[in-house]
Amino acid sequence: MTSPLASLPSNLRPVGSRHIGNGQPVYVTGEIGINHNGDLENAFALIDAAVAAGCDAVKFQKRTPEICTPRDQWEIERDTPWGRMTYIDYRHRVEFDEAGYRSIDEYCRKRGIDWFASPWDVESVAFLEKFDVPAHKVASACLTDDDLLRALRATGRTVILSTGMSTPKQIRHAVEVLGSDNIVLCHATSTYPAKHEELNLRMINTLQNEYPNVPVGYSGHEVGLQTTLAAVALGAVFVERHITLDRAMWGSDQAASVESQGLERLVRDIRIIETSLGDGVKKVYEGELGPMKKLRRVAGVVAESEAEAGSQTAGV
Ligand SMILES: C=C(OP(=O)(O)O)C(=O)O
Repeated sequence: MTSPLASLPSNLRPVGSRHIGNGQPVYVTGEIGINHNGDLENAFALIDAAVAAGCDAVKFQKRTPEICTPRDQWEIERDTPWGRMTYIDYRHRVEFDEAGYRSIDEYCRKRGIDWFASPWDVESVAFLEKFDVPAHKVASACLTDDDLLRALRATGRTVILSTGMSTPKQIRHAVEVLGSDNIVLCHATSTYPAKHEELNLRMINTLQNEYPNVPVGYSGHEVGLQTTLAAVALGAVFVERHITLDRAMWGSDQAASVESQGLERLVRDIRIIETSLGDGVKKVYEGELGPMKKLRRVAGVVAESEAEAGSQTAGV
């Protein structure tokens, strides 16, 4: 019998040695973002946590500070763990240079985990292309940046497009610019932390219906794990959560991030849920025959065909 999953649109997207899409294990990404606070040792510890939890990938954010920071904010001073500094200096402080990413690349290879990043400007796409990254991601904030989308499309790599803070029209336009053949769509609500009543997880199904040939995933910024697990139960084939060494650490994303123990629980439960979802075809399991014999008084109709019978035994 052919699997009913075979009748679903073929929507696999290559990511390294894996694929994202129907019938594949959920691709779980630990979003390091800038939670490393510019410190490679923190980045390595976060990679270790993602490996220990069983994540498929870790992700970073890559910005060219002079392009991504509005000019009128460059000189504004702020207190940071490294003392008082201008905003533009701070933006540099939390970026890794090429040598930094070489170390990350090497470390991830050694630990056997994929890494990729969200480039926040066109220059950063060229920067990331120096590495053999398995994919690129578009942060929700960048969904309307057509130049960035065109540069990403030109790489020919799988592009994961996050849709927080965006209207259906903006999403349709972004999909047109990127092309639907090589993208994964990601439902997201761009508040940190996001309120449960604003997660709108049924958008996963709305996106699945509107883009049947595109894998749909979920990028979560909520507190807790249940809602991300619900996203998987609704069919998300890609999951991303921010990860942190300590939610109390300095940095804007830390509080809405998951610590190592939570990450382990999250990946464990995602694997249980994806196995439990099954294929949607009713069958009587071998193990049900004993209880059936004991508990059922009326035999009922006999299956008419082998296909209908599934694993039922003759005479049941
Ligand atoms: C902010 C990002 O993504 P999202 O919009 O999915 O949170 C990102 O990838 O940098």
